[in-house]
Amino acid sequence: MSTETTAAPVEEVKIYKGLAGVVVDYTAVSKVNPETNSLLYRGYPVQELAATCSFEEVAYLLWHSELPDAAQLAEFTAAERSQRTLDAPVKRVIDDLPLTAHPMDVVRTAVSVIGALDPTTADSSTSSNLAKSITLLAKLPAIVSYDQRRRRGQDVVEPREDLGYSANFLYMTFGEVPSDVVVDAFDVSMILYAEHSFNASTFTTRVVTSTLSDLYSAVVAGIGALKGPLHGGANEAVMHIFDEIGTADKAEAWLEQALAEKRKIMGFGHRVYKNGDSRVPTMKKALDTLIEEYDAQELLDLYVALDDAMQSRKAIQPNLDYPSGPAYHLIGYDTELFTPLFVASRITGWTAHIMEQLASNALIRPLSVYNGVDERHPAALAERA
Ligand SMILES: CC(=O)SCCNC(=O)CCNC(=O)[C@H](O)C(C)(C)COP(=O)(O)OP(=O)(O)OC[C@H]1O[C@@H](n2cnc3c(N)ncnc32)[C@H](O)[C@@H]1OP(=O)(O)O
Ligand SMILES: O=C([O-])CC(=O)C(=O)O
Repeated sequence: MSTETTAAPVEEVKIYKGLAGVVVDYTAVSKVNPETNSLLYRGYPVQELAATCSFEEVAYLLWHSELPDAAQLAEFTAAERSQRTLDAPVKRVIDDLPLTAHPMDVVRTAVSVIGALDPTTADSSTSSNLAKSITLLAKLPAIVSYDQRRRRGQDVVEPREDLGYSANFLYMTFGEVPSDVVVDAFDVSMILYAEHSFNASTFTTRVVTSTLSDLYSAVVAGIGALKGPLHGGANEAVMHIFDEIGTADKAEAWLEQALAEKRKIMGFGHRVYKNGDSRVPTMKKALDTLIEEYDAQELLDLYVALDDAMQSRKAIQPNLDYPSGPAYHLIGYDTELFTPLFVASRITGWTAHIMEQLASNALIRPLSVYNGVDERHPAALAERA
């Protein structure tokens, strides 16, 4: 049998590789504006939210379109605080996973188990999806801290209902409540990571939702998309780069070599922002408070040296993952836990988009141009060479 094949003629169609520049839908959740270098959540500038609100208030805003009043916030935080523990089957599944599993795989698996255990999984009403969103908001810190502690051979720390979201998250991870400076910097990072329109992981959750699948399935898929180093995995990759470079004086030579090897420099560049990421100045300020708190001038020197070298060599600006990676390192997280922290925050944006997609759904199914072999016909097995 001849294995000779001919390529089918390729139609002259404009291909939008990576969907770059393609507008696929409306969203009222957030506005990313590269021209003004701004980011609005439901109309509010994210910098102002970071300066004025807690992460819980921002979660409420993303889900309900308005900031809560005092009574609404009290009801919301009571619901979140009452669900901060993990059920035994979820803990058992995590316990069975090897420590060689990446923490993002652990988070993805744990969310999948929570979905499989929830008798309301198939109920996609807004009220049920809101309830599931609060459950995941409450339980993700428990998953992340459980995994961080088991990797260090430490016992589980049970949650404290008297603490706010970020203070409790850090308490469950490290067994003590850190200073206000640390809690505030962590809370700011949660607010900044919460939402960013049609990024790859959010779009993934919308694709899954568009088939009328359930919220947990969409979130599990979103976690998979976030894990990659071109997206959320970059905060972890930044720290690996810092470890590789070592000290500030080596940054320039390291960058020269990395660019010669055609490596992507993690924590720099963005699909939408080409003149800088709107969130970086706020996160850099939070990082500066941590540098002072932990007396970590050397880390700051390295941060500045790589950024300076990148600006003079490529003029590509840092993205949010660049200051967040070192911030989480200073707070005390192991590097592999950084992207799970992003998940704990982005659950708010993902679920807001899942609910928005459902409210005005159309199956997401783009087209492609076939460029494989021309039409042919199968030979019987015995006749194939
Ligand atoms: C929270 C977030 O998810 S933010 C993004 C986190 N991801 C990273 O930090 C990973 C590193 N950055 C990148 O890989 C890219 O900048 C992306 C994937 C984020 C955006 O990519 P795109 O919009 O597709 O930009 P694109 O790849 O077209 O870049 C344009 C040019 O800049 C270069 N470039 C972009 N980012 C980088 C980088 N970080 N390091 C080196 N070169 C870069 C590209 O190689 C390309 O050069 P070329 O024209 O000579 O081929
Ligand atoms: O918008 C993007 O493509 C990536 C990003 O910054 C985010 O998801 O926060």
